[in-house]
Amino acid sequence: TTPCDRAAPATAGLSHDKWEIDHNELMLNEELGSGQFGVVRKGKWRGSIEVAVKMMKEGTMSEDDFIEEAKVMTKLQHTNLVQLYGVCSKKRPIFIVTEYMKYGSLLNHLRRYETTLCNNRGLLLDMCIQVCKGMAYLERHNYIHRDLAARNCLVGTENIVKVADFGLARYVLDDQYTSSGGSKFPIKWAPPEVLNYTRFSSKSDIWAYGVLMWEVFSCGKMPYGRLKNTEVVERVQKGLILEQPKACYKEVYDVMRKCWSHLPENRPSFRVLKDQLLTISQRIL
Ligand SMILES: CNC(=O)Nc1cc(-c2cccc(-n3cnc4cc(C(C)(C)C)ccc4c3=O)c2C)cn(C)c1=O
Repeated sequence: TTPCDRAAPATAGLSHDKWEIDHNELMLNEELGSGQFGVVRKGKWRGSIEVAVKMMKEGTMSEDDFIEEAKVMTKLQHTNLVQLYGVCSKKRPIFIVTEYMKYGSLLNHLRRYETTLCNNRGLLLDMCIQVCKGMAYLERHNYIHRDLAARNCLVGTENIVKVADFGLARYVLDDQYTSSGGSKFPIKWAPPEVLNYTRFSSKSDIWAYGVLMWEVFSCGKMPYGRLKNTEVVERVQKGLILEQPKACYKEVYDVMRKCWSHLPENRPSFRVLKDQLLTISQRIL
């Protein structure tokens, strides 16, 4: 682990741009897992700030494009977004440094605490509302996630839920992930216009959000069970939608169905959705 107790020289912050993090200010600790870009490790920044560090595996990301975009991403700040602190881009592999979330992915959290969570519908609705708030912020900034799902949200202390890795899908080089025919393309979270024309928008994020709500109220079940991607594409094209999860309020399922309107323009915005969900939660909690 690189030492970080040495205070960074005073000029460090001045010489780099503010989204550039000096790797001497980072101490890397245990591995948290690996994702689309390779290994992610827990770490400490400037001696005290807990961080997660993605260590970009060679050839997994279009790095120069991402480094350019990082300047924009560091400006996206909201309590329900996993904060990008910056990048170490002066040498390879590049590091992406973000806020650390203690309890890992929302999907694993739902599966691990299924019994307690599945009987606490108020908490499930609160988790959905938190994701909706983060997504409404991105929508306001005309920022599209492109891979919203429970696996791409993270859980912190006091049941805080935050949206992670927004916008990163654009920099993935693996065409098994980027092309809609690829084995890693998130078919089960994609609306018709993405399946047919890969036309992403905040309204395609809304469709994915509906599936995320289904995941939350199903406590981490796989949408469409063991159906193959080709079978799901056929169903979605025919207008067949996911069934109501048993732990789900009727009014909440009605919201999900609106997110799955065939035409993007018939789907609500995150701003509207947030108010609807808050009204429902005030009525039932
Ligand atoms: C116990 N606590 C923790 O584990 N906390 C944390 C775990 C991870 C973590 C660990 C391993 C892999 C991934 N991961 C997963 N999916 C990804 C998907 C993509 C796209 C482009 C396909 C969307 C990109 C990167 C990743 C990625 O890095 C993450 C987010 C990140 N953060 C901030 C934590 O606080």
